[in-house]
Amino acid sequence: MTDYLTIAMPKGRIFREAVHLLLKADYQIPTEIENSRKLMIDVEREKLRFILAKPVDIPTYVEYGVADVGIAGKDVMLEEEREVHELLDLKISPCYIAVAGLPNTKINDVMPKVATKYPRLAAKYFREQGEQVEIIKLNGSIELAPIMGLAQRIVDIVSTGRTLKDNGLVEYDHIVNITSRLIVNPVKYRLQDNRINDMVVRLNQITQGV
Ligand SMILES: Nc1ncnc2c1ncn2[C@@H]1O[C@H](COP(=O)(O)OP(=O)(O)OP(=O)(O)O)[C@@H](O)[C@H]1O
Ligand SMILES: O=P(O)(O)OC[C@H]1O[C@H](OP(=O)(O)OP(=O)(O)O)[C@H](O)[C@@H]1O
Repeated sequence: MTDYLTIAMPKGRIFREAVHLLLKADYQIPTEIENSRKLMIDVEREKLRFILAKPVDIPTYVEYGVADVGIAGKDVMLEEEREVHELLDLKISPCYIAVAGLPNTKINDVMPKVATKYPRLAAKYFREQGEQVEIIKLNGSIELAPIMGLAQRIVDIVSTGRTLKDNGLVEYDHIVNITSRLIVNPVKYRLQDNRINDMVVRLNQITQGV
């Protein structure tokens, strides 16, 4: 089974775009893969093994080497700080991370609260701003926090801006642009696997044209 190249794919919003990218790069992948509930799928004719995991866990599978390569959002890479090597910006699933909150609210507290799914990234940002904050880790519906008075600010993903708008929040700062990346286990990268190099070349051709 060692002749299979294992690729860790994030379930959810990145998955469909990632599959389309691989199809455009001429990988012969059955389209049923998009609707399957299987978590490990072998595509025999390409000698590719897909493992489907939560987006936040992709760098973990790659760091431990159980997956050779993976596709992960830059947000996850910045938050998880795993020992993986970034090969390519796939330019899919674009969004950005911003600081937001209720309009016209100045932070006066000695230790304002910031709610986020990205505690490390948020802590680093406020440290660099020279601001002391208390980080509150949430796992979703981050925009609720300022409305409910749980936090004065949030650090979260913005894509269309609709969630902020519909919840009466405004952006205070744009922290970093996000797209999905092709990542590789550093040891496997040093071994110069031709299949990985081939994947980079093929995907690069497609992303250059995007
Ligand atoms: N509007 C968006 N909201 C969240 N993530 C987005 C958005 N647009 C692009 N992304 C990218 O998609 C990834 C998250 O995908 P998804 O929303 O499926 O996962 P998740 O909500 O973290 O997962 P789960 O709900 O399974 O815990 C992010 O890491 C980011 O790189
Ligand atoms: O700018 P927009 O296009 O509105 O997208 C941004 C929203 O999408 C994400 O939430 P998600 O849908 O992943 O739900 P969650 O609250 O469970 O994290 C993110 O956390 C924002 O809330």
